[in-house]
Amino acid sequence: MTLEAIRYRSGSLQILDQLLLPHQTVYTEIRSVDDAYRAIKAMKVRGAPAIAIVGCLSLAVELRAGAGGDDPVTFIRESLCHLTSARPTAVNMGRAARELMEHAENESMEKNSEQLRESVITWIEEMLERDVNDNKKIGNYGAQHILSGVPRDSVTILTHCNTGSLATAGYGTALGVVRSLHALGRLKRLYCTETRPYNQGARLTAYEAVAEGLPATLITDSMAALTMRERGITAVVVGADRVVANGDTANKVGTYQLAITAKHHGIPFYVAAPSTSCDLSLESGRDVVIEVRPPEEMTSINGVAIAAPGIDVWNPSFDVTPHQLITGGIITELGVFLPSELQAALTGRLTAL
Ligand SMILES: CSC[C@H]1O[C@H](OP(=O)(O)O)[C@H](O)[C@@H]1O
Repeated sequence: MTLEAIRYRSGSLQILDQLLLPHQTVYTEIRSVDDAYRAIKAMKVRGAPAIAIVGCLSLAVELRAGAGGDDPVTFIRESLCHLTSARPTAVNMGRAARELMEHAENESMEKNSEQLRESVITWIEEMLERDVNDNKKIGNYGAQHILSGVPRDSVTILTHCNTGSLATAGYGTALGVVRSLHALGRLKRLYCTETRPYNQGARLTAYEAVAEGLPATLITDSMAALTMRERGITAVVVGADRVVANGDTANKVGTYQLAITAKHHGIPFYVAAPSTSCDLSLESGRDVVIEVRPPEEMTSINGVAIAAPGIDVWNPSFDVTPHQLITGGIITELGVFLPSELQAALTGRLTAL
């Protein structure tokens, strides 16, 4: 069974409200671009690929209802600009916006408004299928690469945050690699961190693991070093929100310390991400804008205060792992690359940002 985070049929879009999981399964209707903006900002939908897909599908819903009238290109431009501003670190929405705008502008040369709307809707609808296909390739490449280091054994993987069906159109990236290992009968165990401060690991990865029957154990973020030392971790596999030209990777805060710890223990550290999460326009991770989230996300859980009132809070949502620590490789739908190979492997295959 695969969890369905995004329900779409022409003209109608619903998202599984990830803030209510795992205790409530509620699908929320997204009727407009602004609905999607607010859902993305509030993290009802999260995960770099899912953010881009929901953002663009919300535009498709409005276009299906005739939005933009005689000037759909202006409507599309303004909508994409709004959506891209919701969360700054993940690159997928920005990349989709750039590519979609280019498509819309080209189509506007020879099509009337109605035909243009139809063509843009088709482009957007294809994103869903593309993402699932890419994720399956990531899963397969990643599993084969990890298993090549341990020809006969089953493997134990440590992952961070949530990168599964809920964070993508389906299958997942890092969790997709785990899914593929499980399908091959080679997954001994998955360790997932609870992922402070927003607990996507405890709420979402654990939920997916239970739903899919993966052998999985939840740990707190602060147990990672001990787990690496005591539990025979074969590899650490995490997702990404933006991988830049030198391989530096922005991902959920806590990833950097996992990479340092993995290096100390001689455990290969992998990043799994579609090429749509790669940004060759930035040379190093120093240039990535890191989103800082509201203090309440750290000082309370489900509205219940857990910190001393009045304490100062710093709540960056992501950190950057330097490429030197990504020792296993970067797993994409095009293959597995060392950080030093990424730029050459993707040049010519990605549109400029
Ligand atoms: C396959 S999704 C990548 C990514 O999304 C997460 O961020 P967020 O939950 O804040 O949207 C996290 O960094 C994951 O690795």
